[in-house]
Amino acid sequence: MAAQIYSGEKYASRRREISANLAKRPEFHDSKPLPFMTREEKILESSRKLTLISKHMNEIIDPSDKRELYHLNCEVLGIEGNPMALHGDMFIPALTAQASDEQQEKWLSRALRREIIGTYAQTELGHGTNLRKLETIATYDVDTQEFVLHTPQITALKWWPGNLGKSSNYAVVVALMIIKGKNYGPQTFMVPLRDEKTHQPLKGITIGDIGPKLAYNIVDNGFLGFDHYRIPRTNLLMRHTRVEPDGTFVKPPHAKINYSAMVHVRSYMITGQAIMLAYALTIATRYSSVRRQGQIDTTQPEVKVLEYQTQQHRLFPSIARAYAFVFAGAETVRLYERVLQEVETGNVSLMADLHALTSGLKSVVTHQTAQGIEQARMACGGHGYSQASYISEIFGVAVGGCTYEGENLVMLQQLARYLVKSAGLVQAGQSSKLGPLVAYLGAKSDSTSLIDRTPTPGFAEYVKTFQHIARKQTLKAAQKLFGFMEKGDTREVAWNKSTVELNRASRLHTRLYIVEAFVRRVEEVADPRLKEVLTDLLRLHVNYELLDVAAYALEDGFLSSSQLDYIREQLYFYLAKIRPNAVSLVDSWEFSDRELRSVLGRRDGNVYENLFAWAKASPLNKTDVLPSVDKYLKPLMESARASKL
Ligand SMILES: CC/C=C\C/C=C\C/C=C\C/C=C\C/C=C\C/C=C\CCC(=O)SCCNC(=O)CCNC(=O)[C@H](O)C(C)(C)COP(=O)(O)OP(=O)(O)OC[C@H]1O[C@@H](n2cnc3c(N)ncnc32)[C@H](O)[C@@H]1OP(=O)(O)O
Ligand SMILES: Cc1cc2nc3c(=O)[nH]c(=O)nc-3n(C[C@H](O)[C@H](O)[C@H](O)COP(=O)(O)OP(=O)(O)OC[C@H]3O[C@@H](n4cnc5c(N)ncnc54)[C@H](O)[C@@H]3O)c2cc1C
Repeated sequence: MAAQIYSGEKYASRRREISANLAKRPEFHDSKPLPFMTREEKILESSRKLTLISKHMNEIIDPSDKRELYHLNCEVLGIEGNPMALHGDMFIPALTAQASDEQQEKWLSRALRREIIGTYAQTELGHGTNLRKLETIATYDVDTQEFVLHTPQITALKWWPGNLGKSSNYAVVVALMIIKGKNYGPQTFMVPLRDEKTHQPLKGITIGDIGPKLAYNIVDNGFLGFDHYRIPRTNLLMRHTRVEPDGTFVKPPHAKINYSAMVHVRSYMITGQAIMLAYALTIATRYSSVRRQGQIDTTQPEVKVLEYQTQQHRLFPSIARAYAFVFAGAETVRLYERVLQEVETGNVSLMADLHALTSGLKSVVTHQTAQGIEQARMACGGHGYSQASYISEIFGVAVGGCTYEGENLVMLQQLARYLVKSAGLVQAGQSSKLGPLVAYLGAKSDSTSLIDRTPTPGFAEYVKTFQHIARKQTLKAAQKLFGFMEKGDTREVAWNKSTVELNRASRLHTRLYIVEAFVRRVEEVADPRLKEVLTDLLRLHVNYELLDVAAYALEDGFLSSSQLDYIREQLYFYLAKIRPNAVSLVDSWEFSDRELRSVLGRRDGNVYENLFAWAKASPLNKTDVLPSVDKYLKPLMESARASKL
């Protein structure tokens, strides 16, 4: 099963080898539980481990394999980030996709060798979503052939970029490019921020950390201001866009090619989110098979809480989602790599499809992941609320994905633009022009679903029902938009009046895609035992998801209430059928205890003694009487007692 999850036996077994190798190297392990460390201690500890990784990486992994490096990082550094997180996630991808060969020679090779540390500085105090209104300006000075970077007001301060505050000495900075008074929109520049020897900020640069956040606190998200700060013309990233010495602007082959670092993260983060969801479910499912409370049969001993149907309903549909997300994530990465290669040859035709797909997936997957993790925390009762479970940290890190790389409701609108165009083609009788991701929009619907109307309903009937729902909502929402425009609203105003419905269409389209990705993968499985278990999980998934969106199919009679009852019964049937495999389904992700960092999620199930040991190790328990008691509580009680006398 691990080979299914990790798209092949080769990487699944490499993960095992890497984990086994690390188990023998105590210097790579956390020196104490992360929840007991201050933010400063965590950053120091993470930097220590990062240095070890840099030194010994070649003995443990093939550093050219992104997935091996990712696994090494998960084991050693964990999810709370590290001082070079953005260096790998965005700085290197930005240089790879946007720097010319000459620029790559100069900077990318140094970045890969870790001679310099970089980040991606785009978001500002006043603007994150609306990139066209960023306020940092890069004005071209023809005389000196330099760009002058400037922060004209407080809202123009870069704000949020990861590792900008304290760790990075370079950044790919996004600024509005002005040449001879003309605004050429957001462009990307390579900018030195700190002296390479002293690490002191360079003259003209104001820089620092933005303070603690909900989670992800090992990362020093930062602020950055420029005071008429000069960089050479050749620091504009010039793989696709160019500015000649005389200020002539040479257009890229696609207007949004500079957004590639964002598309990179959106493509990879689907897998990252699936893994975080699986972390939380591993912890909650294992704990639920250790925790005994209450009875189902009063003549029998207390049961494991995993026997309760409510607990199964809380956890198993999310287990199915984690599988669905990891399968969809693998497809997304493949498409991303293909588009990256095609763009190199000047073919930008798939950029819009990739952008639409990743915008939708990023939004739906992060939202459902956060919901699933929160349910996993509640499934652990009181102990879920303790940081010993580590689920609160996983939640905090994962939920950040709803905001970064484009706020979810904004990114759903990006997919909606694509869907509306496609709906326009359908309306114009040009369905043959629809791309493969939206071809279903042009198909004719059956009048009713055949779920429960055939002897053994296959997945095709479910897929058709999801297609019907997504098609109906897309065409309806587009019609609403067109209707407002026909009545005289501008497109923008009409769009704003239709966005809730448009975003619903985007979600339904994306949920259909996720179901289809799951079906595609299960169809490929050859081993009959694996196929049976994955088919059960997929059946749980389609019934659960369909029930969740059934209102759309009930309102036009595509599904009847008796079919809905059938879907419910199927759901309960598969909850019970999956129960014996539940622990194996989470164990199949093969997370080591080191990687999970959870007392509740331990593989050996020895939860209670380890919770007690963990509590005893709390810094508060170093002394029996705290200074706060000596200084305040004792005098308070003493004066209360004295006044009674
Ligand atoms: C195999 C697995 C191995 C290992 C790895 C596994 C997992 C882990 C890996 C990865 C990392 C995971 C986590 C990372 C951790 C931490 C966080 C790190 C970083 C966070 C960083 C950031 O947040 S960076 C800042 C991000 N900011 C944003 O996302 C801003 C959002 N805003 C925008 O993107 C844009 O402003 C916009 C798209 C909303 C609007 O842009 P604009 O105004 O310019 O455009 P229009 O709306 O007018 O649209 C015009 C047309 O352009 C099309 N368009 C827009 N963008 C694109 C694009 N990128 N590509 C193609 N086309 C695009 C748009 O669709 C319009 O087209 P039309 O045809 O409709 O006109
Ligand atoms: C953990 C974390 C890490 C980050 N790392 C980086 C980084 O490394 N580099 C970097 O540059 N940035 C980074 N960011 C910033 C991040 O990318 C932005 O915060 C994000 O893109 C959202 O933009 P915003 O903050 O401007 O939200 P806003 O746009 O202000 O969103 C506020 C609300 O307005 C709504 N809204 C905004 N525009 C529209 C619209 N057109 N239609 C309808 N509703 C709208 C949103 O849906 C939301 O409800 C990070 C953020 C976080 C949380």
